[in-house]
Amino acid sequence: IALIAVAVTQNKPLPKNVKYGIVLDAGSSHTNLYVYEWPAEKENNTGVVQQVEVCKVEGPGISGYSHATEKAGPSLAQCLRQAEEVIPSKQHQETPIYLGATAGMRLLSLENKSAADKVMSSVEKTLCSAPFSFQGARIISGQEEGAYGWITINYLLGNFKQSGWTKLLHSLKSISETSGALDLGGASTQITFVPNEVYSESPENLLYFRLYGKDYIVYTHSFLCYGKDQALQQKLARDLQTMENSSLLDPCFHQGYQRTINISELFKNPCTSAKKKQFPFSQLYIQGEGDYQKCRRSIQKLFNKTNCPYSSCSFNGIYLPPLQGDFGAFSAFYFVMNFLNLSSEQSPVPLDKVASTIESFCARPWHEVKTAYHQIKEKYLSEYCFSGAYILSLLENGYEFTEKNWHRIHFLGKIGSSDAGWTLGYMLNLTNMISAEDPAMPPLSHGSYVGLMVLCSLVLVSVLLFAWLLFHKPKCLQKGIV
Ligand SMILES: Nc1ccn([C@@H]2O[C@H](COP(=O)(O)OP(=O)(O)OP(=O)(O)O)[C@@H](O)[C@H]2O)c(=O)n1
Ligand SMILES: [Ca+2]
Repeated sequence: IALIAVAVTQNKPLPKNVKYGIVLDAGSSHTNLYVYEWPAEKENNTGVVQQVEVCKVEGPGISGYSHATEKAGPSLAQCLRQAEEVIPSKQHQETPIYLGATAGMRLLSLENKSAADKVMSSVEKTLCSAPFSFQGARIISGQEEGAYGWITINYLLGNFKQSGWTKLLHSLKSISETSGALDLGGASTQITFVPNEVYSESPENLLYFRLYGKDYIVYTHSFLCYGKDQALQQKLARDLQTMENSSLLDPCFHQGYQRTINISELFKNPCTSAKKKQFPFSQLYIQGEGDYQKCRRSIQKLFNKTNCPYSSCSFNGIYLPPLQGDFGAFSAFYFVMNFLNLSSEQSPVPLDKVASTIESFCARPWHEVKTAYHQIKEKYLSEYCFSGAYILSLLENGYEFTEKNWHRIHFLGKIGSSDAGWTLGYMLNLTNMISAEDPAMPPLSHGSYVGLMVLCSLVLVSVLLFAWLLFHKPKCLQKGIV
């Protein structure tokens, strides 16, 4: 009775002391606001922060406001109000809020620095006037984007968690247990992983971390202009070079699909400006052809594999060490593969099947695709054929994944309740929630310790009882008495 009474009072849930944090991911195609929460007492443990809300900002990404910079900030207002509703009002003031802008703003800074500065001031003004604790709005580098994406997925997958017995096991095996990260955005793409050996050929691609008592040497590279929207722009700019009239038969769009593009707009962008020249027409008329093989050949030209100043390269003379371990592939890698039903973890699809699925999707006429998926936005739907082909080109030709290691890529949208992306890693770092050292923890959890003690006590009592029975047989049990 005493034990039960103690157990009940001991395990009565304590009042939840929760902290919140907000990060805005200002991407090239759109902005997302994430609200995270974690138990205040455990904030330095790994795997305790989780996403409780995501809000998609209406309209384009903030870099899309270069012609009306003062509207960039107000576009975030609706999502900020949503965050105010999720977080209890008495905690608003202590809740940190961060904004990180990625490749869209990197490109705008290159194209028009003053417009980029005005956009950033506009968002800063709006965030400062929100009731939260504003911690900064900045354009993050491609390296940071890669690194924080890697931290996020490994934190969520529990790969940094090393307590008690697992730690001993890991130190015996001394293997790299982290997962690589592949991020495909609209304007840039990142690859980040722990290579097998330390290759110091290209120090600018290496990052050094000490997380929870372990050192990591991480390779990362961000390819600006190789996000899926910019890759399409690059392809169109190339196609234009050899055109005699203004209409283009494009194998990467479905048969029957048509799109018109303004040529001067296309070449304004730093990803295509090198290919700018005079054309006798101002509009480009695209007609879909739906030919996957031809599309792959045309995309392949975006990856320059001819010169490599290192022992091995991905493309465009960029160093890439041999691929190592598993990879989590998220954002557009996931959106596209999930749409094509190629992201299943239960029944992973081999590379040849992936290619044949995309090939037959591309071959479907546009009117049929549109009717079959009428609920999906036309902008997304019309580009899944191109995107599927581009993803395979990037992974196969760019990074040289093969049939053999294809199964090591896991397409993931969420891990638990949190989206895979750079934002969580960014917040963990800026709020100092990742400690460099392993928190001193006893090898057993409290529950296991109590369980073990109870078991030991029972064994001890049984042994004593047994011994007592053996050596002090009560008279009634002794032979002959009965
Ligand atoms: N269900 C969805 C959602 C998005 N997209 C597309 O996926 C691309 C990348 O989206 P995202 O990862 O959100 O890119 P951004 O973060 O906006 O871009 P970046 O990281 O390069 O700044 C965009 O072209 C978008 O149109 C898609 O095809 N299907
Ligand atoms: Ca992104």
